[in-house]
Amino acid sequence: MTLEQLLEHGGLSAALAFTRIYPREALARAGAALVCCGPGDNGGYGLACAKYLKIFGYKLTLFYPKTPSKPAYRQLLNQCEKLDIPFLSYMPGDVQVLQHNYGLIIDALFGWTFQLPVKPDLAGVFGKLCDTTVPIVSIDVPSGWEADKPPSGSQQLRPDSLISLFLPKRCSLEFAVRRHYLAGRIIPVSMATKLGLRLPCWGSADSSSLTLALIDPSAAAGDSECLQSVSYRRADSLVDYMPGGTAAADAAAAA
Ligand SMILES: NC(=O)C1=CN([C@@H]2O[C@H](COP(=O)(O)OP(=O)(O)OC[C@H]3O[C@@H](n4cnc5c(N)ncnc54)[C@H](OP(=O)(O)O)[C@@H]3O)[C@@H](O)[C@H]2O)[C@@H](O)CC1
Repeated sequence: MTLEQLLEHGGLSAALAFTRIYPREALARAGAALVCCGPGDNGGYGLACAKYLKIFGYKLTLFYPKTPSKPAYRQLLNQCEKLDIPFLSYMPGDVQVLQHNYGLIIDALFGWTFQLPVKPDLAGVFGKLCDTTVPIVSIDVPSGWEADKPPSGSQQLRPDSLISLFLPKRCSLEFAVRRHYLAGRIIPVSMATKLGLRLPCWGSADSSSLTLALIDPSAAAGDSECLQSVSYRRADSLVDYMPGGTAAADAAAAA
């Protein structure tokens, strides 16, 4: 697959997973979503996810602090601009401002090739994501985490929910999230067999089973040795998703 194809499929899948975790109306009551996109592929998935969320009617703002380095990112950035998604030009210095303006943050800053320590150019942005109490949903890997191990830096980002792309990374066994979806159905069975990967049972060809699986946290708990022990349920069997998504929205829905 080309990078463009990967970004489109991963971004659309992530956006669909997001709609399961944070229904539009509930999030609208809590405030707009801020999508923070980094300089690599993880940021590219963030752009594609933002594009689809905008198409689905979500209220959101994009933060893309570095100049896009690949044509595929530039294309997505253009598309987001054409959809009139507003852009934030700098990360507010005061975390209270973030809390006041946004109901949720989508973290697409760093993906699995991230290595500690955070370089100075994005250290401030990363610090704000770690400090804020705005709920965060991370795409693929929580920023600041390395794919295979728990975080070791002094600042650690703790997402509310995680959307893994294509295959959950080992570090996802190291922390509990409220919802964990696997998005993106691209790994061929032949490759999975060769590499000894256990893929979810994606099921029949309806729209959700093409792209999503829910990872059952209770099945993953207690076994941190092997990714293959992570269990999946088909997304369409998950009908009990939270009414809200953010703590504020959940409380409002329960009242
Ligand atoms: N690779 C694959 O086969 C596939 C990967 N896929 C997906 O892509 C995701 C990974 O994408 P990725 O490889 O572009 O990595 P990612 O972290 O988004 O960006 C790297 C950039 O971040 C920066 N940066 C890094 N460390 C930093 C630090 N300490 N401090 C500050 N900045 C730092 C650095 O930018 P620079 O400083 O060079 O401008 C670097 O260039 C992964 O999660 C997976 O889902 C799928 O497409 C399937 C195939």
